[in-house]
Amino acid sequence: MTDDVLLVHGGTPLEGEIHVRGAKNLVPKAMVAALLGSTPSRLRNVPDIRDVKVVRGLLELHGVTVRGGDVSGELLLDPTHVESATVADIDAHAGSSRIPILFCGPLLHRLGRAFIPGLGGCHIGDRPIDFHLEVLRHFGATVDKRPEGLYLEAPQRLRGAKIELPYPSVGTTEQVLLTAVMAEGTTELRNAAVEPEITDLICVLQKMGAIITMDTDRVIRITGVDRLEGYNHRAIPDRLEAASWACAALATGGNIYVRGAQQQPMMTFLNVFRKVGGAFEIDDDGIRFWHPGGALQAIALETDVAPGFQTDWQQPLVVALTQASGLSIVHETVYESRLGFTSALNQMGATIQLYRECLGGTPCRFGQRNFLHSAVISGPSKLQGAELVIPDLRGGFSYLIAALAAQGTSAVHGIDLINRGYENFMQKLADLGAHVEMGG
Ligand SMILES: CC(=O)N[C@H]1[C@@H](OP(=O)(O)OP(=O)(O)OC[C@H]2O[C@@H](n3ccc(=O)[nH]c3=O)[C@H](O)[C@@H]2O)O[C@H](CO)[C@@H](O)[C@@H]1O
Ligand SMILES: C=C(OP(=O)(O)O)C(=O)O
Repeated sequence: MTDDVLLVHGGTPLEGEIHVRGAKNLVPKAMVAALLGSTPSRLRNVPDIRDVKVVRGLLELHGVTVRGGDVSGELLLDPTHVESATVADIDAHAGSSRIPILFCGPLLHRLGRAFIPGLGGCHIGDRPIDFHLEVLRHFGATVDKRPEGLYLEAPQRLRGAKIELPYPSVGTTEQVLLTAVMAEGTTELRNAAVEPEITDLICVLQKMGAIITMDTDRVIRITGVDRLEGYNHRAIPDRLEAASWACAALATGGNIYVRGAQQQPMMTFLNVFRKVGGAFEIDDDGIRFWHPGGALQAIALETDVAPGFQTDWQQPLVVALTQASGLSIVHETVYESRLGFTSALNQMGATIQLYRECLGGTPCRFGQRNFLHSAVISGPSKLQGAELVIPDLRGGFSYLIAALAAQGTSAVHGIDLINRGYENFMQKLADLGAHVEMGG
Protein backbone atom coordinates (compact mmCIF):
# COMPACT_ATOMS: atom_id res chain seq x y z
CA MET A 1 0.00 0.00 0.00
CA THR A 2 1.75 3.15 -1.16
CA ASP A 3 -0.16 5.45 1.19
CA ASP A 4 1.14 3.44 4.16
CA VAL A 5 4.74 4.62 3.68
CA LEU A 6 6.17 7.51 5.61
CA LEU A 7 9.23 9.33 4.31
CA VAL A 8 11.27 10.56 7.23
CA HIS A 9 13.99 13.15 6.64
CA GLY A 10 16.18 12.69 9.70
CA GLY A 11 18.72 14.76 11.53
CA THR A 12 16.45 17.35 13.15
CA PRO A 13 16.02 17.32 16.96
CA LEU A 14 12.39 16.93 18.02
CA GLU A 15 11.32 19.98 20.00
CA GLY A 16 8.01 21.15 21.39
CA GLU A 17 5.03 19.84 23.30
CA ILE A 18 2.69 16.89 22.85
CA HIS A 19 -0.18 15.55 24.96
CA VAL A 20 -0.71 11.92 25.94
CA ARG A 21 -4.19 10.76 26.91
CA GLY A 22 -5.48 7.52 28.47
CA ALA A 23 -3.41 4.35 28.43
CA LYS A 24 -3.79 1.87 25.56
CA ASN A 25 -3.32 -0.91 28.10
CA LEU A 26 -6.13 0.32 30.37
CA VAL A 27 -8.82 2.00 28.25
CA PRO A 28 -9.96 -1.05 26.21
CA LYS A 29 -10.16 -3.11 29.42
CA ALA A 30 -12.19 -0.46 31.23
CA MET A 31 -14.50 -0.53 28.19
CA VAL A 32 -14.91 -4.30 28.63
CA ALA A 33 -15.65 -3.77 32.34
CA ALA A 34 -18.66 -1.65 31.32
CA LEU A 35 -20.23 -4.95 30.12
CA LEU A 36 -20.51 -6.00 33.77
CA GLY A 37 -22.62 -2.99 34.79
CA SER A 38 -26.38 -2.90 35.14
CA THR A 39 -26.29 0.81 34.29
CA PRO A 40 -24.27 2.94 31.80
CA SER A 41 -20.62 3.89 32.33
CA ARG A 42 -18.68 7.02 31.45
CA LEU A 43 -15.00 6.71 30.55
CA ARG A 44 -12.90 9.86 30.17
CA ASN A 45 -9.45 10.61 28.72
CA VAL A 46 -10.03 8.01 25.95
CA PRO A 47 -7.43 8.24 23.15
CA ASP A 48 -8.38 7.94 19.49
CA ILE A 49 -6.41 4.76 18.75
CA ARG A 50 -7.29 1.62 16.82
CA ASP A 51 -7.44 -0.70 19.84
CA VAL A 52 -10.23 1.48 21.24
CA LYS A 53 -12.12 1.32 17.92
CA VAL A 54 -11.76 -2.46 17.83
CA VAL A 55 -13.21 -2.90 21.32
CA ARG A 56 -15.94 -0.39 20.60
CA GLY A 57 -16.93 -2.46 17.56
CA LEU A 58 -16.98 -5.67 19.58
CA LEU A 59 -19.02 -4.12 22.38
CA GLU A 60 -21.55 -2.75 19.87
CA LEU A 61 -21.81 -6.19 18.33
CA HIS A 62 -22.77 -7.49 21.76
CA GLY A 63 -25.53 -4.90 22.18
CA VAL A 64 -23.64 -2.21 24.10
CA THR A 65 -24.52 1.29 22.91
CA VAL A 66 -21.33 3.34 22.70
CA ARG A 67 -21.29 7.06 21.95
CA GLY A 68 -19.03 10.03 22.50
CA GLY A 69 -19.83 12.42 25.34
CA ASP A 70 -19.94 16.23 25.29
CA VAL A 71 -16.21 16.50 25.88
CA SER A 72 -13.46 15.14 23.61
CA GLY A 73 -12.17 11.81 24.88
CA GLU A 74 -15.40 10.88 26.65
CA LEU A 75 -17.20 7.59 25.94
CA LEU A 76 -20.63 6.63 27.23
CA LEU A 77 -21.21 2.89 27.30
CA ASP A 78 -24.71 1.55 27.87
CA PRO A 79 -24.85 -2.24 28.37
CA THR A 80 -28.54 -2.53 29.22
CA HIS A 81 -29.46 -4.37 25.98
CA VAL A 82 -26.73 -7.00 25.95
CA GLU A 83 -29.13 -9.87 26.68
CA SER A 84 -31.29 -9.12 23.62
CA ALA A 85 -28.43 -8.57 21.12
CA THR A 86 -28.02 -10.75 18.05
CA VAL A 87 -24.29 -11.16 17.55
CA ALA A 88 -23.45 -11.33 13.82
CA ASP A 89 -20.18 -11.11 11.86
CA ILE A 90 -18.00 -11.51 14.91
CA ASP A 91 -15.42 -13.27 12.71
CA ALA A 92 -14.61 -9.92 11.16
CA HIS A 93 -12.96 -9.05 14.48
CA ALA A 94 -10.56 -11.99 14.44
CA GLY A 95 -6.90 -11.02 14.72
CA SER A 96 -7.70 -7.44 15.63
CA SER A 97 -6.19 -7.19 19.13
CA ARG A 98 -5.66 -9.20 22.33
CA ILE A 99 -8.58 -7.62 24.17
CA PRO A 100 -11.36 -10.02 23.00
CA ILE A 101 -10.04 -12.68 25.39
CA LEU A 102 -11.14 -10.41 28.24
CA PHE A 103 -14.78 -10.59 27.15
CA CYS A 104 -14.96 -14.16 28.55
CA GLY A 105 -15.90 -13.45 32.18
CA PRO A 106 -18.36 -10.60 31.54
CA LEU A 107 -20.16 -12.51 28.75
CA LEU A 108 -20.32 -15.71 30.81
CA HIS A 109 -21.87 -13.77 33.69
CA ARG A 110 -24.41 -12.05 31.47
CA LEU A 111 -25.26 -14.72 28.92
CA GLY A 112 -23.87 -17.99 30.26
CA ARG A 113 -21.86 -18.44 27.05
CA ALA A 114 -19.28 -16.65 24.94
CA PHE A 115 -17.57 -16.92 21.56
CA ILE A 116 -14.13 -15.30 21.33
CA PRO A 117 -12.62 -14.89 17.84
CA GLY A 118 -8.87 -15.40 17.20
CA LEU A 119 -6.67 -12.84 18.93
CA GLY A 120 -4.31 -10.28 17.45
CA GLY A 121 -1.67 -8.10 19.12
CA CYS A 122 2.03 -7.73 18.47
CA HIS A 123 4.12 -10.65 17.24
CA ILE A 124 6.84 -10.40 19.85
CA GLY A 125 6.66 -13.98 21.07
CA ASP A 126 4.37 -16.98 20.96
CA ARG A 127 1.81 -15.33 23.29
CA PRO A 128 -0.15 -18.43 24.34
CA ILE A 129 -3.43 -18.13 26.25
CA ASP A 130 -3.01 -21.25 28.38
CA PHE A 131 -3.11 -19.31 31.69
CA HIS A 132 -6.38 -17.62 30.62
CA LEU A 133 -8.07 -20.91 29.77
CA GLU A 134 -6.83 -22.54 32.96
CA VAL A 135 -8.23 -19.80 35.20
CA LEU A 136 -11.57 -19.77 33.38
CA ARG A 137 -11.84 -23.51 34.03
CA HIS A 138 -11.05 -22.88 37.71
CA PHE A 139 -14.09 -20.59 37.82
CA GLY A 140 -16.24 -23.42 36.42
CA ALA A 141 -16.39 -22.47 32.73
CA THR A 142 -16.10 -25.06 29.99
CA VAL A 143 -13.76 -24.11 27.15
CA ASP A 144 -13.79 -25.56 23.65
CA LYS A 145 -10.82 -24.35 21.62
CA ARG A 146 -11.46 -24.53 17.84
CA PRO A 147 -9.58 -23.10 14.86
CA GLU A 148 -12.11 -20.26 14.47
CA GLY A 149 -12.00 -19.23 18.13
CA LEU A 150 -13.04 -20.17 21.65
CA TYR A 151 -16.47 -21.41 22.66
CA LEU A 152 -17.13 -21.04 26.39
CA GLU A 153 -20.05 -21.93 28.57
CA ALA A 154 -20.92 -21.48 32.24
CA PRO A 155 -23.34 -24.31 33.03
CA GLN A 156 -23.89 -22.72 36.47
CA ARG A 157 -22.95 -19.39 38.00
CA LEU A 158 -19.15 -19.10 38.02
CA ARG A 159 -17.57 -19.74 41.43
CA GLY A 160 -14.63 -17.96 43.07
CA ALA A 161 -11.37 -19.93 43.09
CA LYS A 162 -7.90 -20.12 44.55
CA ILE A 163 -5.49 -19.44 41.71
CA GLU A 164 -1.73 -19.12 41.47
CA LEU A 165 -0.30 -17.90 38.18
CA PRO A 166 2.89 -19.55 36.85
CA TYR A 167 4.03 -16.03 35.83
CA PRO A 168 2.53 -12.61 36.69
CA SER A 169 0.69 -12.23 33.38
CA VAL A 170 -1.05 -8.89 32.90
CA GLY A 171 -3.85 -10.25 30.73
CA THR A 172 -4.54 -13.24 32.95
CA THR A 173 -4.67 -11.05 36.07
CA GLU A 174 -7.25 -8.91 34.26
CA GLN A 175 -9.11 -12.06 33.22
CA VAL A 176 -9.34 -13.10 36.86
CA LEU A 177 -10.48 -9.64 37.97
CA LEU A 178 -13.19 -9.32 35.32
CA THR A 179 -14.47 -12.82 36.12
CA ALA A 180 -14.12 -12.95 39.91
CA VAL A 181 -15.98 -9.70 40.65
CA MET A 182 -19.34 -11.35 39.89
CA ALA A 183 -18.46 -14.97 40.69
CA GLU A 184 -20.02 -16.63 43.70
CA GLY A 185 -17.80 -16.46 46.80
CA THR A 186 -14.22 -15.32 47.08
CA THR A 187 -11.23 -15.56 44.78
CA GLU A 188 -7.61 -15.48 45.86
CA LEU A 189 -5.12 -14.74 43.11
CA ARG A 190 -1.42 -15.33 43.84
CA ASN A 191 1.50 -14.18 41.72
CA ALA A 192 -0.71 -11.50 40.17
CA ALA A 193 0.62 -8.79 37.86
CA VAL A 194 0.56 -5.35 39.49
CA GLU A 195 1.10 -3.00 36.56
CA PRO A 196 -0.37 0.50 37.10
CA GLU A 197 -3.00 -0.27 34.45
CA ILE A 198 -4.17 -3.19 36.58
CA THR A 199 -4.50 -0.97 39.63
CA ASP A 200 -6.53 1.45 37.51
CA LEU A 201 -8.79 -1.39 36.32
CA ILE A 202 -9.31 -2.32 39.97
CA CYS A 203 -10.28 1.31 40.63
CA VAL A 204 -12.84 1.08 37.81
CA LEU A 205 -14.28 -2.14 39.24
CA GLN A 206 -14.37 -0.73 42.77
CA LYS A 207 -16.38 2.23 41.47
CA MET A 208 -18.81 -0.30 40.02
CA GLY A 209 -19.30 -1.93 43.42
CA ALA A 210 -16.67 -4.68 43.37
CA ILE A 211 -14.79 -5.72 46.50
CA ILE A 212 -11.08 -6.18 45.71
CA THR A 213 -8.01 -5.95 47.93
CA MET A 214 -4.46 -5.75 46.63
CA ASP A 215 -2.33 -7.34 49.32
CA THR A 216 1.44 -7.49 49.54
CA ASP A 217 3.46 -10.08 47.58
CA ARG A 218 1.28 -10.05 44.46
CA VAL A 219 -1.87 -11.36 46.16
CA ILE A 220 -5.24 -10.03 45.06
CA ARG A 221 -8.46 -11.03 46.87
CA ILE A 222 -11.87 -10.54 45.35
CA THR A 223 -15.27 -11.05 46.98
CA GLY A 224 -17.89 -11.68 44.32
CA VAL A 225 -21.07 -9.56 44.29
CA ASP A 226 -24.46 -10.08 42.61
CA ARG A 227 -24.71 -6.75 40.86
CA LEU A 228 -22.39 -4.04 39.60
CA GLU A 229 -23.33 -0.52 38.50
CA GLY A 230 -21.82 1.64 35.77
CA TYR A 231 -18.76 3.76 36.55
CA ASN A 232 -17.48 7.26 35.90
CA HIS A 233 -13.72 7.13 35.47
CA ARG A 234 -10.81 9.10 34.03
CA ALA A 235 -8.24 6.69 32.56
CA ILE A 236 -4.63 6.94 33.73
CA PRO A 237 -2.33 8.45 31.12
CA ASP A 238 -0.29 6.28 28.77
CA ARG A 239 3.13 5.83 30.45
CA LEU A 240 4.28 3.73 27.48
CA GLU A 241 3.56 6.43 24.92
CA ALA A 242 5.12 9.05 27.22
CA ALA A 243 8.34 7.01 27.46
CA SER A 244 8.40 6.57 23.68
CA TRP A 245 8.44 10.34 23.19
CA ALA A 246 11.08 10.67 25.92
CA CYS A 247 13.32 8.26 23.96
CA ALA A 248 12.63 10.24 20.78
CA ALA A 249 13.86 13.39 22.55
CA LEU A 250 17.01 11.62 23.72
CA ALA A 251 17.87 9.91 20.44
CA THR A 252 17.38 13.05 18.31
CA GLY A 253 19.09 15.42 20.76
CA GLY A 254 15.75 17.13 21.30
CA ASN A 255 13.51 18.51 24.02
CA ILE A 256 9.88 17.37 24.42
CA TYR A 257 7.32 18.36 27.03
CA VAL A 258 4.92 15.43 27.40
CA ARG A 259 1.73 16.90 28.83
CA GLY A 260 -0.19 14.27 30.77
CA ALA A 261 2.87 12.17 31.71
CA GLN A 262 2.96 11.26 35.40
CA GLN A 263 5.95 10.53 37.60
CA GLN A 264 4.71 7.64 39.72
CA PRO A 265 3.95 5.05 37.02
CA MET A 266 7.15 6.07 35.22
CA MET A 267 9.57 5.98 38.18
CA THR A 268 11.53 2.97 36.91
CA PHE A 269 11.78 4.46 33.43
CA LEU A 270 12.87 7.85 34.80
CA ASN A 271 15.74 6.26 36.76
CA VAL A 272 17.01 4.51 33.64
CA PHE A 273 16.56 7.63 31.50
CA ARG A 274 18.69 9.57 33.98
CA LYS A 275 21.38 6.85 34.12
CA VAL A 276 21.69 6.98 30.33
CA GLY A 277 22.25 10.72 30.63
CA GLY A 278 18.82 12.06 29.72
CA ALA A 279 17.42 15.02 31.64
CA PHE A 280 13.83 15.51 32.81
CA GLU A 281 11.79 17.94 34.82
CA ILE A 282 8.46 17.04 36.38
CA ASP A 283 5.57 19.39 37.08
CA ASP A 284 1.91 18.88 37.94
CA ASP A 285 0.81 18.68 34.30
CA GLY A 286 3.53 16.64 32.65
CA ILE A 287 7.21 15.84 32.24
CA ARG A 288 9.82 17.58 30.07
CA PHE A 289 12.45 15.24 28.62
CA TRP A 290 15.60 16.42 26.88
CA HIS A 291 19.14 15.61 25.83
CA PRO A 292 21.36 17.86 27.97
CA GLY A 293 24.32 17.67 25.56
CA GLY A 294 27.52 15.67 25.92
CA ALA A 295 27.87 11.91 25.71
CA LEU A 296 25.15 9.44 26.72
CA GLN A 297 26.16 6.53 28.98
CA ALA A 298 25.91 2.82 28.17
CA ILE A 299 23.86 0.84 30.71
CA ALA A 300 22.87 -2.74 31.61
CA LEU A 301 19.14 -3.33 31.75
CA GLU A 302 16.63 -6.14 32.24
CA THR A 303 12.98 -5.86 31.33
CA ASP A 304 10.60 -7.24 33.93
CA VAL A 305 7.06 -7.20 35.24
CA ALA A 306 6.07 -4.15 37.32
CA PRO A 307 7.60 -2.56 39.26
CA GLY A 308 10.52 -3.49 36.98
CA PHE A 309 11.45 -1.92 33.65
CA GLN A 310 8.44 -2.45 31.38
CA THR A 311 9.11 -4.49 28.23
CA ASP A 312 7.12 -1.97 26.15
CA TRP A 313 9.73 0.69 27.04
CA GLN A 314 12.58 -1.51 25.81
CA GLN A 315 12.37 -1.04 22.03
CA PRO A 316 12.36 2.80 21.97
CA LEU A 317 15.12 2.88 24.59
CA VAL A 318 17.32 0.57 22.50
CA VAL A 319 17.31 3.20 19.74
CA ALA A 320 18.51 5.82 22.24
CA LEU A 321 21.19 3.38 23.46
CA THR A 322 22.67 3.22 19.94
CA GLN A 323 23.73 6.82 20.69
CA ALA A 324 25.37 6.01 24.06
CA SER A 325 29.15 5.58 24.45
CA GLY A 326 30.29 2.03 25.20
CA LEU A 327 28.54 -1.32 25.50
CA SER A 328 24.94 -1.50 26.72
CA ILE A 329 23.34 -4.81 27.64
CA VAL A 330 19.60 -5.40 27.35
CA HIS A 331 18.10 -8.65 28.67
CA GLU A 332 14.46 -9.06 27.55
CA THR A 333 12.74 -11.37 30.05
CA VAL A 334 9.05 -10.83 29.24
CA TYR A 335 8.82 -11.72 25.52
CA GLU A 336 11.14 -14.22 23.86
CA SER A 337 11.19 -12.50 20.43
CA ARG A 338 11.18 -8.79 21.15
CA LEU A 339 14.65 -7.98 19.88
CA GLY A 340 14.20 -9.00 16.23
CA PHE A 341 13.51 -5.38 15.33
CA THR A 342 17.21 -4.59 15.92
CA SER A 343 18.36 -6.12 12.61
CA ALA A 344 16.94 -3.09 10.76
CA LEU A 345 18.76 -0.77 13.17
CA ASN A 346 21.99 -2.56 12.22
CA GLN A 347 21.21 -1.86 8.56
CA MET A 348 21.03 1.81 9.52
CA GLY A 349 24.51 1.67 11.04
CA ALA A 350 23.91 0.51 14.61
CA THR A 351 26.02 -2.29 16.11
CA ILE A 352 23.71 -4.62 17.99
CA GLN A 353 24.56 -8.26 18.61
CA LEU A 354 21.87 -10.66 19.87
CA TYR A 355 22.54 -13.61 22.21
CA ARG A 356 20.61 -16.67 23.33
CA GLU A 357 22.09 -16.51 26.83
CA CYS A 358 20.62 -14.48 29.68
CA LEU A 359 23.12 -11.62 29.75
CA GLY A 360 21.48 -9.89 32.70
CA GLY A 361 22.10 -10.80 36.32
CA THR A 362 19.03 -13.05 36.53
CA PRO A 363 18.45 -16.23 34.51
CA CYS A 364 14.99 -15.97 32.91
CA ARG A 365 12.43 -18.39 31.38
CA PHE A 366 14.06 -18.06 27.95
CA GLY A 367 17.69 -18.86 28.87
CA GLN A 368 17.66 -22.55 28.05
CA ARG A 369 15.26 -22.29 25.12
CA ASN A 370 17.29 -20.99 22.20
CA PHE A 371 15.68 -17.54 21.94
CA LEU A 372 17.75 -14.51 20.92
CA HIS A 373 16.60 -12.47 23.90
CA SER A 374 19.72 -10.57 25.04
CA ALA A 375 21.35 -7.69 23.16
CA VAL A 376 24.70 -5.97 23.35
CA ILE A 377 24.57 -2.51 21.82
CA SER A 378 27.86 -0.85 20.96
CA GLY A 379 27.72 2.90 20.52
CA PRO A 380 27.63 5.64 19.65
CA SER A 381 26.66 4.90 16.03
CA LYS A 382 25.93 7.27 13.21
CA LEU A 383 22.59 6.12 11.82
CA GLN A 384 21.79 6.44 8.10
CA GLY A 385 18.36 6.54 6.53
CA ALA A 386 17.08 3.19 5.25
CA GLU A 387 14.07 1.29 3.94
CA LEU A 388 12.22 0.01 7.02
CA VAL A 389 9.22 -2.30 7.43
CA ILE A 390 7.38 -1.95 10.72
CA PRO A 391 7.25 -5.30 12.56
CA ASP A 392 5.08 -4.45 15.60
CA LEU A 393 3.73 -1.47 17.53
CA ARG A 394 6.72 -0.43 19.68
CA GLY A 395 9.19 -1.67 17.08
CA GLY A 396 7.39 0.60 14.62
CA PHE A 397 7.66 3.65 16.82
CA SER A 398 11.31 2.76 17.44
CA TYR A 399 11.95 2.77 13.68
CA LEU A 400 10.40 6.23 13.52
CA ILE A 401 12.78 7.41 16.25
CA ALA A 402 15.76 5.84 14.49
CA ALA A 403 14.75 7.42 11.18
CA LEU A 404 14.37 10.81 12.85
CA ALA A 405 17.80 10.47 14.48
CA ALA A 406 19.47 9.30 11.25
CA GLN A 407 21.15 11.32 8.52
CA GLY A 408 19.25 11.21 5.23
CA THR A 409 15.83 9.93 4.33
CA SER A 410 14.14 6.71 5.45
CA ALA A 411 11.04 5.11 3.96
CA VAL A 412 9.04 3.55 6.79
CA HIS A 413 6.52 0.99 5.51
CA GLY A 414 3.44 -0.22 7.41
CA ILE A 415 3.09 3.06 9.29
CA ASP A 416 -0.64 2.49 9.95
CA LEU A 417 0.22 -0.11 12.62
CA ILE A 418 1.37 2.72 14.87
CA ASN A 419 -2.21 4.01 15.02
CA ARG A 420 -3.03 0.95 17.13
CA GLY A 421 -1.46 2.53 20.17
CA TYR A 422 -0.22 6.07 19.44
CA GLU A 423 -2.91 8.71 19.15
CA ASN A 424 -2.54 11.20 16.31
CA PHE A 425 1.19 10.57 16.01
CA MET A 426 1.49 12.27 12.61
CA GLN A 427 0.18 15.55 14.03
CA LYS A 428 2.45 15.15 17.06
CA LEU A 429 5.48 14.64 14.81
CA ALA A 430 4.55 17.78 12.89
CA ASP A 431 4.13 19.72 16.16
CA LEU A 432 7.64 18.64 17.19
CA GLY A 433 9.19 19.87 13.94
CA ALA A 434 9.82 16.46 12.35
CA HIS A 435 10.33 16.48 8.59
CA VAL A 436 8.03 13.73 7.43
CA GLU A 437 5.70 13.22 4.47
CA MET A 438 3.53 10.41 3.25
CA GLY A 439 5.23 8.44 0.47
CA GLY A 440 3.59 7.56 -2.79
C1 LIG B 1 -3.06 -5.02 25.80
C2 LIG B 1 -2.02 -5.10 26.84
O1 LIG B 1 -2.23 -4.72 27.98
N1 LIG B 1 -0.86 -5.56 26.45
C3 LIG B 1 0.22 -5.61 27.42
C4 LIG B 1 0.10 -6.88 28.22
O2 LIG B 1 0.12 -7.96 27.30
P1 LIG B 1 -0.37 -9.40 27.79
O3 LIG B 1 -1.41 -9.25 28.82
O4 LIG B 1 -0.68 -10.20 26.56
O5 LIG B 1 0.99 -9.93 28.43
P2 LIG B 1 1.19 -10.98 29.61
O6 LIG B 1 1.63 -10.22 30.82
O7 LIG B 1 -0.01 -11.84 29.73
O8 LIG B 1 2.40 -11.84 29.07
C5 LIG B 1 3.60 -11.96 29.79
C6 LIG B 1 4.24 -13.29 29.51
O9 LIG B 1 3.38 -14.33 29.94
C7 LIG B 1 3.22 -15.29 28.91
N2 LIG B 1 1.86 -15.86 28.97
C8 LIG B 1 0.78 -15.04 29.08
C9 LIG B 1 -0.50 -15.56 29.11
C10 LIG B 1 -0.67 -16.95 29.00
O10 LIG B 1 -1.79 -17.48 29.00
N3 LIG B 1 0.44 -17.75 28.89
C11 LIG B 1 1.71 -17.23 28.87
O11 LIG B 1 2.70 -17.98 28.76
C12 LIG B 1 3.43 -14.48 27.61
O12 LIG B 1 3.77 -15.29 26.53
C13 LIG B 1 4.56 -13.54 28.05
O13 LIG B 1 5.78 -14.19 27.93
O14 LIG B 1 1.19 -6.95 29.14
C14 LIG B 1 2.48 -6.98 28.51
C15 LIG B 1 3.52 -7.10 29.61
O15 LIG B 1 3.55 -5.95 30.40
C16 LIG B 1 2.69 -5.73 27.66
O16 LIG B 1 3.89 -5.86 26.95
C17 LIG B 1 1.55 -5.54 26.69
O17 LIG B 1 1.65 -4.25 26.11
C1 LIG C 1 2.75 -5.55 23.13
C2 LIG C 1 1.92 -4.51 23.12
O1 LIG C 1 0.60 -4.58 23.00
P1 LIG C 1 -0.43 -5.78 22.71
O2 LIG C 1 -0.45 -6.61 23.94
O3 LIG C 1 -1.70 -5.05 22.50
O4 LIG C 1 0.07 -6.49 21.51
C3 LIG C 1 2.41 -3.13 23.33
O5 LIG C 1 1.59 -2.25 23.63
O6 LIG C 1 3.62 -2.88 23.15
